[in-house]
Amino acid sequence: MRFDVVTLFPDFVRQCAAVGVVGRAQQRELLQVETWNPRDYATDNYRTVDGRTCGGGPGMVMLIDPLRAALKAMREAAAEPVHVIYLSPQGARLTQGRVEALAKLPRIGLLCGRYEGVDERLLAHEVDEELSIGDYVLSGGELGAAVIIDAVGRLQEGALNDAQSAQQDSFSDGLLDCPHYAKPVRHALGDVPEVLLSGDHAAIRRWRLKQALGRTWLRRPDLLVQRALDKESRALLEEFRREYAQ
Ligand SMILES: CC(C)(C)c1cccc(C(=O)NCC2(NC(=O)c3cccc4nocc34)CCCC2)c1
Repeated sequence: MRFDVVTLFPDFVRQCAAVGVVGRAQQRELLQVETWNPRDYATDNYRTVDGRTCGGGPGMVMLIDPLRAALKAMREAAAEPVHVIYLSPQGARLTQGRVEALAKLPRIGLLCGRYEGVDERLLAHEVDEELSIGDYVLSGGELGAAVIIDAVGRLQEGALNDAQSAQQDSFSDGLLDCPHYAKPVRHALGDVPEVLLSGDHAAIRRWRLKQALGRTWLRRPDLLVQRALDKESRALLEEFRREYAQ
């Protein structure tokens, strides 16, 4: 997988991709993150990348030509076709399902807006998809790009070790996570639940599933709606709800 990020802040994006699972995947050449700064493609003496918004009013808009030149250089830098995503509040909300689909592509271009955004004509001609990481005001699209690089990058074959893959599987079965504990077993803040110390792996699996189901029901019932529950899960959730109601 190759990510090409068009951004006015390349260092920020590179730093995000340099640490942890994604950083290691880059070192092992399981994925590549390249950055393209529109300012390097601005042709005037002041390296202008923004312009006053037409129609008046506050704020600036990213100009077409520096972005277009950066995108052209990006497309020419590698053979595979690029799926270009504009990170935007107007985009479809990013989901794990979309992440898993994106992880199958050979190349992804990530266009990051700044100021008030990007000239609409550039978006109409150069962008395949708009995605949003959430409903809040941000200063730029770079955090969205970093989210996609992390979520998609960690799914690349070989990026995760067996333990991490197992964890990823449990995370992405669509439920919230069960509670986690480490040593010490006894602590002023409370004790680790006995079942986790029992060595009874079937009981531990059931307890974790029940906790994940119960917490999802309590905190994110919307996630439960999307997920068909098998017989065991329905029974465990019922048990949780009975205990919770008492
Ligand atoms: C969502 C809502 C609060 C209603 C709203 C309405 C109008 C504008 C903005 C806003 O934040 N505009 C500023 C910019 N925002 C983002 O790029 C951005 C924001 C959010 C999620 C994202 N996912 O990717 C990129 C994202 C756009 C140009 C520079 C940054 C936010």
